[in-house]
Amino acid sequence: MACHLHILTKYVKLQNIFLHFRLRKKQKYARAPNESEGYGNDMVVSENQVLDWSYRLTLRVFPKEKRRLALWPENPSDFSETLEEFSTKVKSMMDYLLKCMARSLNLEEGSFLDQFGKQSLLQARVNFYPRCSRPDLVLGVKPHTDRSGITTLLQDKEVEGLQVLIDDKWVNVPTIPDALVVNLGDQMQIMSNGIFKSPMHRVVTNTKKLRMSIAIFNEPEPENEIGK
Ligand SMILES: O=C(O)CCC(=O)C(=O)O
Ligand SMILES: [Fe+2]
Repeated sequence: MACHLHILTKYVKLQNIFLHFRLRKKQKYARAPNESEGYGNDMVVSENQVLDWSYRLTLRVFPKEKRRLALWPENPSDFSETLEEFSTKVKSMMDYLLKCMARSLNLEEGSFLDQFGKQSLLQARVNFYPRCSRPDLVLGVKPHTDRSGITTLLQDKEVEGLQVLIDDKWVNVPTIPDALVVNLGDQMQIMSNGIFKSPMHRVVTNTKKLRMSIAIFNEPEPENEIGK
């Protein structure tokens, strides 16, 4: 594997970003109503929308020129450097996996990777799920599939919550310390002609402990035609 997993412990501190946040800071980095980047919760798109029980900090990391640095927290002071380093390592692991997946189908190694392109989008999302008094009524994230090509998740070390739909049943994804969960998104399903699936997943809430996770989404350059 291109990335030694034990180094991940270092990045768990990225999650502590929320502990450094004060209200004033949250406003400074707040997501504008019609934009996806910044700190906040769901974008409201309809009247009767049920909101997720979560706060997120969403930042585009690559292409580097597209970064909106005004939304990158200054505290902890090594936040930007750590996110950049983590994202770079995750991206190289993703590239390796994409090559392996192509080879597993007897395709040219670059068949998927080339469709992502050199300027593929890499977005980081730090998720924070507060405790919730009614987990029977409220979800941390509603059922969805990722629109990315490929996603990695650094889960909370202790608190479970992620579930994946297998044969119409929600199955818990266990927390494995120092491991990344790799998920495939819709664009990979399209590129592989449905051989690789983009699984339905959700996050449940709990009454006892807040949960944090860091998702890294990688998707092809927006102009690229995929699945040709
Ligand atoms: O927090 C998690 O474990 C999953 C989050 C997720 O599915 C997402 O951000 O798309
Ligand atoms: Fe997801």
